[in-house]
Amino acid sequence: MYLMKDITRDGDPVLRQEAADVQFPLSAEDRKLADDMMEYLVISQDETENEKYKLRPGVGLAAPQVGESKRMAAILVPGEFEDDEPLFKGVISNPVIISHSVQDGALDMGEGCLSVDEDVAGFVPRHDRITVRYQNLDGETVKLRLKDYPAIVFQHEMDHLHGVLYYDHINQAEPWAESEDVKYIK
Ligand SMILES: O=CN(O)C[C@@H](CC1CCCC1)C(=O)N1NCCC[C@H]1C(=O)Nc1ccccn1
Ligand code: NI
Repeated sequence: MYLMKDITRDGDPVLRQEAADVQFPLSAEDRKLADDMMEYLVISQDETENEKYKLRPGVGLAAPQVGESKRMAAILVPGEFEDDEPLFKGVISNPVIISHSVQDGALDMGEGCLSVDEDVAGFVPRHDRITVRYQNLDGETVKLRLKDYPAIVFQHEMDHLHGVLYYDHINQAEPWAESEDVKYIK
C-alpha cells in the first residue's frame, strides 16, 4: 500500500510530463497500480486508518503522483453524509473532456494537492459542468456528465495526466479575485 513517502512531490519531473495512454486489456502491473491507487484513497478517508498510517485524506490520486506516467487516476468522491454511497468511486483511464459548460466553477476555499506540500491560496477556475469520456478497468468506454464538486475533482486529476498542477490556474496578481461567470462551489 502507498504511504505519503510514495507520493511524488512538486519538483519531480514526472509531475510535469504528458502521461502515456493506458493499453487494454490491462496488464497485471496496471491492474495492480489501479487497485493500489484506489486502496490509498479508501484508507486515507478512514479516520482510524489514516491516523495509523499518517496519510493525508484524498479524493483523487493520479498515476504520475506515484511516479507512473500513465493516463490513469483513481477517484473516490464521498457522499454528502457519513453513511451515504460515494458520489463517484472508480479508476478512470485515458479520460477526455468531450464537452463543457461556458460557465466556470471554482472551489470557494481554493484547492490543494497531495503532491504540493505548501498550499497555494486562490481560486482555481475550472469548467463547472463537463461531459467526460474514459475507459473503465474493463476497457469499456464510459461517458459521464458531472457538475460542481465531482467535476472539479475530475478536472484536477485529468490535469495531472497532462503535467498541470492546480496552482498553474490561479491568478497570481489577485488570487481571490471574484468574477461574474464563475460559480463558487462549497
Ligand atoms: O490529485 C489528487 N490530489 O492531489 C488529491 C487532492 C484532490 C482534490 C483537491 C481539489 C480537488 C481534488 C485532495 O484530495 N486533497 N488535496 C490536498 C489536501 C486535501 C485533499 C482533499 O481534498 N481531501 C479530501 C476532501 C474531501 C474529503 C476527503 N478528503
Ligand atoms: Ni493533485
